[in-house]
This record gives sequence, C-alpha cells and structure tokens, in this order.
Amino acid sequence: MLLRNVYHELVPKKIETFVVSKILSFFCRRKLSKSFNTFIIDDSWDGLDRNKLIDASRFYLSSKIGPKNKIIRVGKFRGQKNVTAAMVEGEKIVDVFEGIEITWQFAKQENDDRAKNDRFFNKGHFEITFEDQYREKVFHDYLNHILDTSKALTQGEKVLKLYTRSRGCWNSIDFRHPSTFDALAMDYQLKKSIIDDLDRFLARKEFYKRIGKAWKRGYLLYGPPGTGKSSLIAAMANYLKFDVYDLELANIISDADLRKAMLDIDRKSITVIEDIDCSAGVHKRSVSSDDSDDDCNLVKPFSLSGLLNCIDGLWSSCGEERIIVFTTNRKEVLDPALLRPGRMDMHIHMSYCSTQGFRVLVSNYLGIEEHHLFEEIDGLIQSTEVTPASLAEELLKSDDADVALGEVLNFLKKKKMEKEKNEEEKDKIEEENKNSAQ
Ligand SMILES: Nc1ncnc2c1ncn2[C@@H]1O[C@H](COP(=O)(O)OP(=O)(O)OP(=O)(O)O)[C@@H](O)[C@H]1O
Repeated sequence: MLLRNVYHELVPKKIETFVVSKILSFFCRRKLSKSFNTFIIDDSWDGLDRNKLIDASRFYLSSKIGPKNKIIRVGKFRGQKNVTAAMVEGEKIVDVFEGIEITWQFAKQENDDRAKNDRFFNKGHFEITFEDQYREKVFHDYLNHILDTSKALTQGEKVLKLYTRSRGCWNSIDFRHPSTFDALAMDYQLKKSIIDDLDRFLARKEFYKRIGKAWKRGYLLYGPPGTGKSSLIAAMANYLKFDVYDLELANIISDADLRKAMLDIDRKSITVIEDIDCSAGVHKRSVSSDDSDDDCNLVKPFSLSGLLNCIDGLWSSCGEERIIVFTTNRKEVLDPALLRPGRMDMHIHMSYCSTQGFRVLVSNYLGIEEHHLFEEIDGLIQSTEVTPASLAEELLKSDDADVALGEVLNFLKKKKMEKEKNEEEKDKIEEENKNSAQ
C-alpha cells in the first residue's frame, strides 16, 4: 500500500500510460514484424501433367474442415463411400503440424470470368501461409505429410484410373471394367500361374533392389481377337488395384515424347501397348541393326526391344513397381529380339474357348453349373475353334438357360458345318493341284 502510494505520488498518470503503451507496442510490433511465406498449389503447370499435390490437398483438407468453417461445399461422388466436404473461397483452415501454424485458403483463378461471378465455382488454387522460418520444414516434411495422409485416407476408396495420352499429356477417366480372374474363361492352370506370378512380383521389392533391376514385370499376351486379352488386363488391374496407362505408340511423336510418357507413368500401374504387330515402327528391325540397342536415343521407327531397354533404364532409377503388357494377335510377326528369353517375363497364350472356359462363362452369364445340353456342346467346342467372345454373345441372348444354351448349340453346329465345308474345299483344291501337277 505504501509503495503504491509512493509510486502514484512520484509517477504521474500520463507517464504511466505512455510507458505501458510503449511496452505494448513493442510486443505488438514484434508480432506484426513476423514475416510469412506463401506456397501456391494449383492444378497443373505448362507442359506438365496434373499436379498430384492439389488432389492430395483436397482429400487432406476434407478431414480438416471443422465448425469454424461456416460455409463449405459438400458432395458424394462415384466410388466414394462417404460424403466429403471442401473449402470455398474466403474460408480459412488453420492446420498445426509439429507445432507450426499453417493457414490454408482457397482462391479462385483471377482471370476466369465464371470464377469471378460465382463464389462457389470450384476451379482455383490453394494458398498455404506460414512463418518463413519454417519454410524448409513445410517444403519437405509438411507437403509429404499431405501426400501420405491423403493416400491413407483414399486407400479404402481407390477408384482405378484409365489414362490415355494426347497432346503430350496423360488424361484420365475412371476405370470401371468389371473383369475379374474369376470371370475369365481360360485354362485354370494358366490363370493360377498368372495370379501367382503377380503375387510374387509384388512381394519382391527387396529382391529387385538387391539384384539392381527395375521393379517391373512384362507380359506378352497373344492370341486371336476375342479370346480375352483386354479382359485379362482389366482383371490384372482390378486384382492389383493398379491404374492402367494405355500407350498408343502411333501418338508418340518423338523419342523425347516417349521418354516423357514413360517417366510420367505413376507407380502401381499397368502400361498397356496393344496390337504391337500393328504399331508403326515396331515391326522387325532392319537386318543391319544389332541387338545391343540399349540407349534411349531411339529414332523412329524404333524396335520394341529398344523400347524395352529404354523403359528398363528409365524405370530402374525409380525403384517402384510397374507392369507393362504388350498384346498381339500375330505373335509370329514380332521382332524375335522381343520374344527371346528375358525380354518379356511371361508369354501368355489366350486361346480359343475350352470346355472348362465355357463352364466359367455359363456360370457367370446364367448362374448354373449343370445342364443336359453340356455334353453335346462340349463335343462341338472340342471340334471347332470358337472364341469366348462369340460364345459370350450367344449366352447374352436370353436369361433363360434353355434358350441361351440352345442358341449356343445352334451357333456351334453352324460353325462345325462351316469348318467341314472349308476343309472339304481345301481338300478339293489340294486334289486338283496334285492332279494338274501329274
Ligand atoms: N477369356 C474370356 N473370358 C471371359 N470373357 C471373355 C473372354 N474373352 C472374351 N470375352 C468376352 O468378349 C469380350 C471381348 O473380349 P476382349 O476384348 O477381352 O478380347 P481381346 O482378345 O482383347 O480382343 P482383341 O484382340 O480384338 O482386342 C469381352 O468383353 C468379354 O465379354
């Protein structure tokens, strides 16, 4: 009390106010003088593919939106189990990562008319702001944390993507091919060996690392049209939960484009090059070229084995799992260098339908395991060459098993008659040739 009285006597009110205000302004200035950095996360950059960080940010933020955000976008999309939320312009989210405060804002594209007039038009970018002393931490650790967290959040809901390439960029749509190994009409042993091979491949990360080879597996699928080559690729993608990249070599304009296309292919993917026998520039190599084409400076027309070497070189540095599949209807016209051991890991022959395969189709299409017409149909399948695609078409004609199998029977009888007629004509021509030669 005494001290307070002495203080008030000695220090006039005006001076006290002045000192207090100076102390406060000192601390406020310190706070205000903090400098901040901002990172912008937007859709894509010129010439480069879509920015993965923006999709990851969307997923990440959907789990961060809270009661402080008064206006949010909500929606439920194909392939997602739950309703999700998203930020709109003007809202802020403050995230705390290892004690660092990071402020998120969504901003629309400035020169986009629709974005200007519509607050809820969602095309834009994210801005993250934080104190500049944390720049390195945010750049390296926080951004990776966003990628990892969004991956974990979406894992249960992964919608596979089918990528096609145009104008130097991969564009994707959802891949919803229903094919599975169970539904594939093919030899059981072959089917099992493919599944085992895929399982072994996935489990061998360390092995590939140890032997210094790219963690990739190559499959060559060959057989007549309609025997299920595309269906097998879809079954592989669904089994592994891998995206599919459909690479049309005809659209590749230069070696640099090819390298970029291959480098832009993400891990956990199946790259498909269909009908390689028809792809320009990938037939048998000229006689003069040797087999040691292990550089990436391919010039058009390039050989498939050169392409494979190039892929090996590019992918071996990535250390992540990738599968490449070639398909052809005419294995015999392919470059022998591609067929030699070690080039493609597995050659898979997709053949005409067997009686075993037919049972799989019937079980899938009609849901039955037994029928009195099976015996006759089996005999005809063994004596003709019919594709699973053509049998599937007959089975689709009716839901009634008797009618559908009746259609199959008629179709097979017709096929057998055609075959016998062709053979008769062939014998006749051979006989005539023999007679004219004598
Ligand atoms: N082995 C099979 N098992 C089940 N269904 C099959 C099989 N083969 C073909 N089909 C049916 O036929 C349709 C066409 O087959 P698919 O496109 O997979 O054949 P493909 O061998 O890739 O033909 P192409 O060489 O003409 O591309 C498939 O959508 C599927 O319904």
